[in-house]
Amino acid sequence: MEDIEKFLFKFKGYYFNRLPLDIGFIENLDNFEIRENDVFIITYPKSGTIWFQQLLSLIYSEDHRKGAGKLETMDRVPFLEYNFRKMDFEERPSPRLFSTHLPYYLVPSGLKNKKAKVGNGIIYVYRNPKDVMCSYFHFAKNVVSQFTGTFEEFVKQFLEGRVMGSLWFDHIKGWYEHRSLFNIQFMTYEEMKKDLRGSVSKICKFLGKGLSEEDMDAVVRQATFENMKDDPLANYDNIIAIGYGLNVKGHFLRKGTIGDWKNHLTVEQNERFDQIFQREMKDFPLEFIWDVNED
Ligand SMILES: Nc1ncnc2c1ncn2[C@@H]1O[C@H](COP(=O)(O)OS(=O)(=O)O)[C@@H](OP(=O)(O)O)[C@H]1O
Repeated sequence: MEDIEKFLFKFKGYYFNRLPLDIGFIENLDNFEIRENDVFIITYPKSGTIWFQQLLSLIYSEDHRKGAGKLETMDRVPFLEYNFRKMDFEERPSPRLFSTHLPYYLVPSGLKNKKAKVGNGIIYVYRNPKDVMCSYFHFAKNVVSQFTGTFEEFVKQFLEGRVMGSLWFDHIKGWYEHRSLFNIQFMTYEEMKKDLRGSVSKICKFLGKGLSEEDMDAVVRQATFENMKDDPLANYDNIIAIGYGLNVKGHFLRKGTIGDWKNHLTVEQNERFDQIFQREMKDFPLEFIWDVNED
């Protein structure tokens, strides 16, 4: 088995992916200067990051809504910690849009104690962790080729947190338990899937962005799975090739569904997962949607 850990870089107890990483920048993250109107999407990997990147960009950019300004997602809403384009973030005009997988304790300290104001904030997007794990397995194996083992081997690594992003349970609990330090809105992948338009309204309300019905239509239309998959500026195929320099077998936008875990986990794996989930998430108040038919 290819050891996924050889692709990881551990810093302050958290696993980064080593490949597109500027370690000097990571060591200085705490001091990264935050502006009043910066907007961040925060996710554990495979929870819908690219989807929210596309949505935020469409909400903020009229050019993007109109199909002009041919920029890739990574240029519109760059990752803070994986600066694929070597952008000078200080040169970016406000409002700056960022995405990140960082745990709560590694984000720049300027994000903390930021007063809630119209136009700034963090959206934390989470997804049921069984689907996260399955999406992650395909990504690690077929997209970035950093894993060659079996699904069972991946389940173990995921449940031990030996993957980029570290332990899923720690990530979501850390952010939730420290939410009072941030101006933060929690949203789920599944609510987006079930009601994309309603979710866009929720994002706009949180960020104080008013969109006309026509603009809303343009956002929703360009953020569907099918549209993003076919759009080379939105589907990440190019970014993966640049960032990882690999022959990509699979696609970043793979299935985009709720409940794909049912096609992957054996009864025993599912029971094991449930036991750990119940132990780790006891008393955790946010709800998860595991099945497409669930409300
Ligand atoms: N528009 C839209 N609709 C539904 N689902 C979508 C959409 N865009 C991305 N996706 C799905 O999100 C999964 C990738 O997650 P991330 O973007 O968080 O990955 S990463 O952390 O940035 O590597 C990955 O999930 P899976 O298909 O289950 O593998 C993508 O297909």
